[in-house]
Amino acid sequence: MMTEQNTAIKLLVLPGDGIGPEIMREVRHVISWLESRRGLSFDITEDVVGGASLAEYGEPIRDEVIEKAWAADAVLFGSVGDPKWAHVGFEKRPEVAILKLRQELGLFANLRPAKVFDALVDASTLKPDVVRGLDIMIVRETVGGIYFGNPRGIETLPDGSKRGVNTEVYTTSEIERVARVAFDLARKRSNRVCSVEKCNVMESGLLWKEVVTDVHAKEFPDVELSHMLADNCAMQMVRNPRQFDVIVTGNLFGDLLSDLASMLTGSLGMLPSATLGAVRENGKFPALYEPIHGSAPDIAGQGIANPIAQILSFAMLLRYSLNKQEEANMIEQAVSNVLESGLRTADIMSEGMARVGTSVMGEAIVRELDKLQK
Ligand SMILES: NC(=O)C1=CN([C@@H]2O[C@H](COP(=O)(O)OP(=O)(O)OC[C@H]3O[C@@H](n4cnc5c(N)ncnc54)[C@H](O)[C@@H]3O)[C@@H](O)[C@H]2O)C=CC1
Ligand SMILES: CC(C)CC(=O)C(=O)O
Ligand SMILES: [Mg+2]
Repeated sequence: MMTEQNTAIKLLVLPGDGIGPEIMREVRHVISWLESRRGLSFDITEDVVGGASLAEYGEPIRDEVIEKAWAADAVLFGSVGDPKWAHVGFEKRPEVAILKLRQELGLFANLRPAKVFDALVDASTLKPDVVRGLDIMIVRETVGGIYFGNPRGIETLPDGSKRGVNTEVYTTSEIERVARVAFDLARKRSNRVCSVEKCNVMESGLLWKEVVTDVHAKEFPDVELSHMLADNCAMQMVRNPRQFDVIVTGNLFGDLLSDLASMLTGSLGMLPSATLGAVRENGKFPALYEPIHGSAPDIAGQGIANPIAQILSFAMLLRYSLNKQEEANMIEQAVSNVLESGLRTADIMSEGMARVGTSVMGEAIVRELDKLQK
């Protein structure tokens, strides 16, 4: 999607609950900086989702917000999952907000780059030599699989005990479209895709492997394709993560493997994501950008959350939805420079570094943008 230089970019900003509003505040400073120093113009609508929406409207997301998401050039999402709302019932929990946005907008491809900043090789749970320069792209399918399959629910059995049911379902077309995204991305990177499933025990995994193999043979024979069982992949990612370039996998495995991959980069608070839908006739596509982490209720309200995943998610928005490559590069460079300068939020803290809170980290990144602009 290309946006004309002089047209205001329509953004829907949904901070959510927990640490969402705290880290989103720092992105708003970055946006203000882009407006004042780079001449970009944003038309921003902010609305409530998750716990914040439950507090105001009694539901995790309103239809009106979905409509606003369709009307926007892109959506910037924080996080949802305030445990305060555990009593409202499964169908109304805060997480429904993000699940519904993904499903209603058809956001099927969630791109989760796990890139290790040089300054953070010591923050990784693996040895510096194993993670230095690491750059993996996990492509997670996000509107199918076990999070959405039917039948689902909890039923009471005749003896009074209960049965909880979820079903993993994937269709040929659902697998084909996400596979194409992964192969396309691989061509722009190191040209390797590893498809991850559990075809040894799941029919949905067997179909996944067959369809990916088919798409590869017919449309992307130039890309190197390998297959791996998900349990082995989790182990290989810790043993030798550099063997991977692009990983394509289903909803559940992608969720787990990307949280795992985040620790290779130093923290869950470092990983951004882009969730993209199908390109429409006008060339536009729906897109939502969010950190991969949740609302971190254990640290919410303390001003100590790492805002970098949220800021890097905004850089992905500039890159993918607006084609503002220069500004996206500047933001990534500013983050890198600030980390090189020794500033660390608590989650990436290591010996000899300066520990700072959310807002000081955000301010430092904006100051660094200023220096890069000069
Ligand atoms: N897209 C979303 O909105 C997501 C929502 N959730 C929801 O969030 C809630 C909390 O889930 P958890 O399992 O605790 O996962 P979480 O991702 O919120 O937190 C896991 C751990 O990582 C830390 N952490 C996460 N983000 C951080 C950041 N930016 N800076 C520093 N530390 C950070 C937290 O403090 C916590 O110790 C749940 O209700 C869950 O369903 C979980 C993942 C994604
Ligand atoms: C509500 C969950 C599916 C969110 C999550 O864990 C994720 O998308 O990573
Ligand atoms: Mg997750």
